[in-house]
This record gives sequence, structure tokens and C-alpha cells, in this order.
Amino acid sequence: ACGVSEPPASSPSVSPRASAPASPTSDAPSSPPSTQPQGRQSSPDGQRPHPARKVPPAPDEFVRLRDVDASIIEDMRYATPHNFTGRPVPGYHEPMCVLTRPLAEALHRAQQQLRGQGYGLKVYDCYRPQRAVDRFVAWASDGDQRMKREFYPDADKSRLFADGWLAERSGHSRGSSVDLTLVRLPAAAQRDYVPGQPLTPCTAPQDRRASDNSVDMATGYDCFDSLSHTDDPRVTGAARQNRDRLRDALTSVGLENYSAEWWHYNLTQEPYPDQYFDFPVDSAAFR
Ligand SMILES: C[C@@H](N)C(=O)N[C@H](C)C(=O)O
Ligand SMILES: [Zn+2]
Repeated sequence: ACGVSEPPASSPSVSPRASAPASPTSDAPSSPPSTQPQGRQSSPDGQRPHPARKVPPAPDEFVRLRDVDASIIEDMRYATPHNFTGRPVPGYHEPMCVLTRPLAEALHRAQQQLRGQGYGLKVYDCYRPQRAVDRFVAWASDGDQRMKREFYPDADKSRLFADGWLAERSGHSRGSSVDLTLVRLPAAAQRDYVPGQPLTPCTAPQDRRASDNSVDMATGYDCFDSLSHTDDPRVTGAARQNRDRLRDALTSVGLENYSAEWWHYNLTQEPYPDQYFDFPVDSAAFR
């Protein structure tokens, strides 16, 4: 994201609401699954209790987005292999959006506004545990290029932090950033991502990109290419209108766009402006 400002400091179809199932995350303990409910413990895929996991409670100001607005679609990419690393990311035990309450309430207000226009929001990433950021840092200097063709076809992954596509201290870990897009209502189905499927560049026309039931924003999500800069002049027509519609709705409720990424927004009045959290994304943190 050279030349743009830093992030604000502050096959079969699937249900429109469903994320691809998460396979076990690499921070999962290796002990066998239990058949007994374990209270504040859950499995990496969220489907069964896990005998060994102790989940710390979420800080007071954090909520599950679905408890504030269950109509916002959650397509939580980092809990699945369909992201730039090609693997579920540590810390995401479930495909669930967790945010600070004021950000969740702002999204609810935007959702109400957009529904009147025939659109809804779809989130890709919300609160991001620091251990996930740390994995991104390690990934940027390893040799794995399995997802290059889709997510950074023309970029060198060792430059992604320096060029502003990724942050070592991210507003996501403060619970006050969100990655999101628009969906035309009623939401269409989208095809599941299958690891190993042929990849197409995120900069390709929408009908050639990975399946996504969102509107056309001229690139896919997490497309590390200058075409993702929100105001890139090559983005015209429907895609320009879609980016502007998303920005208008979100700025009107107190969010600010990161100019390098059409999908990344930050709450302007953050409850935890200096704190970076590491509790896992896990329902047990909210019991
Ligand atoms: C990686 C991308 N989804 C993102 O959120 N980038 C910003 C810069 C961040 O990591 O905070
Ligand atoms: Zn982001």
C-alpha cells in the first residue's frame, strides 16, 4: 500500500450465513475430544467441547456481533483455510465475529440504514487475537506461497507489513477494526472454498474470482494490490458506487476507512485505544 496513509490509529452452495468449516487451528491442544460438556471450553471447530482448553473471559466491552445484530452476515475467513496464509489462523477457535460493543452497535445502525436500500453488511474479520497477528508476522518471512496467486499475485509477501497491507499492532486486536463488505439482499448462496482448488487473482473480474456473494468491489477481500486502494481511479461504475455506498453508511455511524483497503474500517472513538488483546475467539469467553 505504498503512498497511502497508515491505518487509522484509532460445486455445492452454502447458506449465505455460513462460513466454511474451520479445521483445527495450529494452537489447538492435541488431546482427544471429550463427549462431556466442559463449560468454558470448546473445540477448535466449535462443534464439540474440548477437554483441555481453558478460555479466559472476554473483557467487559467485548461482545459477539450476533448478540447485537444477528442479521449481519459473518464469513470469517481467518477461521478457515480461505485466507492469504492458506490455513486457519491461531486464535480463531470459531468462525464468529467478536468486537467492542460500540463498534458492534455502530454496525447495527449502519445495517438498519443499508437494509432500507436493499443491502446488508457481511464481515470477514473482527477482533483479531495478537497471536494471529504474530502468525502473520512469521508467515511473511517463511517460504510458503500457496495462496500468492489469489491474494498477492503481484506483491512480494515479505513486503506486506512494510507496505501497509498488514499491521504488527492492529486495530483489530483492540477490537475496534472490522473488515467488511456489502451484500445485495436477499443474500445469494456462495460456493465453499475447497483447499487445493484452482486459484484466480483477486484483481480479476468478479465472475472469475473466488466465489463470494458480496457485491463487486473491483477486487476480492484481502487483495494486496493497489486496485484495493479505496479511491483508486481505475475503479468506476458499479464497483465505485458499491465502495462509496459502504463508506457513506459506515462514516455516518462513526467509522473511518483505511485508504489502502476498501474493506478495513476503524471506530473513531475506541474504548481501548492502547490495548492489544489476545483472548481467543471462542464462545466460551462469553459465558
Ligand atoms: C490483513 C487485512 N485484513 C488488515 O486488516 N490489514 C490492516 C492493515 C491490519 O492488519 O490492521
Ligand atoms: Zn482489517
